[in-house]
Amino acid sequence: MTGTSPKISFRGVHHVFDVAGNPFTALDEVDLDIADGEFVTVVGPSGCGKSTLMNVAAGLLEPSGGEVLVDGGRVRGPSPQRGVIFQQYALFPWMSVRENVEFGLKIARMGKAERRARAERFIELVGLTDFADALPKTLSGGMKQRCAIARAYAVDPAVLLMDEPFGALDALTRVRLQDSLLDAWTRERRTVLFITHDVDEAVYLANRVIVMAARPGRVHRIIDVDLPYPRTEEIRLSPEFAEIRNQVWHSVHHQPSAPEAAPR
Ligand SMILES: Nc1ncnc2c1ncn2[C@@H]1O[C@H](COP(=O)(O)OP(=O)(O)OP(=O)(O)O)[C@@H](O)[C@H]1O
Repeated sequence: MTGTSPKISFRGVHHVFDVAGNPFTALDEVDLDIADGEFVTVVGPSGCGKSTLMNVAAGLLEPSGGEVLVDGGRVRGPSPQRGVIFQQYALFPWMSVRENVEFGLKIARMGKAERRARAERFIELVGLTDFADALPKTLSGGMKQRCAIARAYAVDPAVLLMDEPFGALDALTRVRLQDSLLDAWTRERRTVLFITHDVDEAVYLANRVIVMAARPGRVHRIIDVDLPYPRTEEIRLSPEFAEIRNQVWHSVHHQPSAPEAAPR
């Protein structure tokens, strides 16, 4: 991290859900700074609060305590400044790829010609130029998610928040989408916070991996991925990658207080 102020800052973020009248601590005092242009992934056992963390950052959930700052401003609700991509594609089914990508620009009252040009640029960025006029129902899952990425990018958000965006895709498509996303990120640098269940995906994409622990949900360990970009198949198959993957795997699967690791 440099001396400049962080792009995203979680400060003492705490969240308690009411579960059948009982308090349940989903996030316990999360402190985390993410620098401008970083690609940070979050992994951890099921129920450790990854989506809760994302929802707080997106402004979809107000935390019980603490705050999230983006560019120094407190997150108080959803904003186009933060592009959010979920596992479900969330495209408008009656709109073409182009219209879906243009939608946020239309809301922002951008003129038609500029909107069209901008949409073209981001459709090209995700490799969907030949499908710009297609409806979502005619696209594969991977293509729908490319469209969602183009749509999020088009409104020029300060940060991209991605919650298991490739979770519904088959393994091969997933690997392709990882490369597309990294390619887009290299060409159009944004700060990315990306949640995944997949340890390989977490390491392949990130310059830092946040490993969370459950009960209560918290940051367990932060692992730097000291591998160069662009990430390639050679890197994916390298001993250096395997070593970092093993570290992350170990810290996800061997957490003393995680329910999975509890003595029987
Ligand atoms: N609206 C809610 N009301 C009550 N409890 C909730 C609510 N949302 C989440 N929880 C609980 O909070 C904890 C954290 O949930 P969260 O979805 O953030 O975890 P996660 O790490 O994203 O899980 P997964 O990997 O399984 O998607 C879980 O135990 C979950 O049951």
